[in-house]
Amino acid sequence: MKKVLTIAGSDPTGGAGIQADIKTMSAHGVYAMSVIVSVVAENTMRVISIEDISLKVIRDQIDAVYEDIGTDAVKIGMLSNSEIMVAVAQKLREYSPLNIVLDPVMYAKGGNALMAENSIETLIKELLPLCDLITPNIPEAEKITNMKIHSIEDMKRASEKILNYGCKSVLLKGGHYIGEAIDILYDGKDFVTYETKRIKTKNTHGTGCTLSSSIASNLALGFSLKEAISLSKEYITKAIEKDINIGKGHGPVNHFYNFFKEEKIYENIK
Ligand SMILES: Nc1ncnc2c1ncn2[C@@H]1O[C@H](COP(=O)(O)OP(=O)(O)OP(=O)(O)O)[C@@H](O)[C@H]1O
Ligand SMILES: Cc1ncc(COP(=O)(O)O)c(N)n1
Repeated sequence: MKKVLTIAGSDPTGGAGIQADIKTMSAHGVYAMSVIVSVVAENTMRVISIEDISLKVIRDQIDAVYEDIGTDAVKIGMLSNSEIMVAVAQKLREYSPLNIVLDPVMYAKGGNALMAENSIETLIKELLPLCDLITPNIPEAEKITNMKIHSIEDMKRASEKILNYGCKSVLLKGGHYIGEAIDILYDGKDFVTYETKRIKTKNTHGTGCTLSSSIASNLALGFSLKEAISLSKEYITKAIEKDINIGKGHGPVNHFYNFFKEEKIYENIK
């Protein structure tokens, strides 16, 4: 069985972070493991508080995974400050895992910061060179590149700039901003556009977490990067489309449909 690790923050209401990652990985039929770096008391409406796990326990969790089981892919989500980034980067250099996908989470849907603003330099220097893929949304790409993104051309220019920081490829997510749901992959050679229609819904909590975990799972399963993203775009689109409408704010996406679509169990549990 393929094994995928998420290194991220925890969401007690199960829509984003570690919980969304594990649901996504399980729906792909890979064995999911998690290193929790922060406990975020959040729900579909707001972030109440954040507590970071100590650097020692973050390092120990990573050691626990690699001394025993190992990984076929790693997804990295919320890393709240520079010290955590340095600790995670050191461990990744020590274990050199394959297929590292970084979702550079900066804000929760309601606008609360999940990453210290002054840690962007560290993210760029320490983590980007280790990544096979980074999946910023437009505001995150704007922060990383220090440029404004208003068009598809801007998205392409930003991707080129991000690639120069040393990661192997960039998937810039057009999620909320430009027309349809258009994401652009740049691998240093080609631009590939992944486009779906924009679904009208407020329930998009955890879309970024879900997409990056899906890509990591598909890479672990042996798909090429382009195939993996294409399958993952299908996964996230269905997960948004098959709305389960949970919570009072921006609700979570639906992993059950993807879990059970073959067996048609979904029709019975709706
Ligand atoms: N309303 C929508 N309809 C269809 N696809 C969407 C919609 N919103 C987001 N997506 C897709 O979901 C994936 C995640 O993109 P998004 O830009 O939402 O990530 P994110 O900003 O990191 O997540 P979040 O906004 O939850 O922080 C992308 O493939 C994007 O195109
Ligand atoms: C612990 C945690 N990690 C990440 C996000 C962002 O989620 P997304 O960008 O996928 O909506 C979140 N709200 N909470």
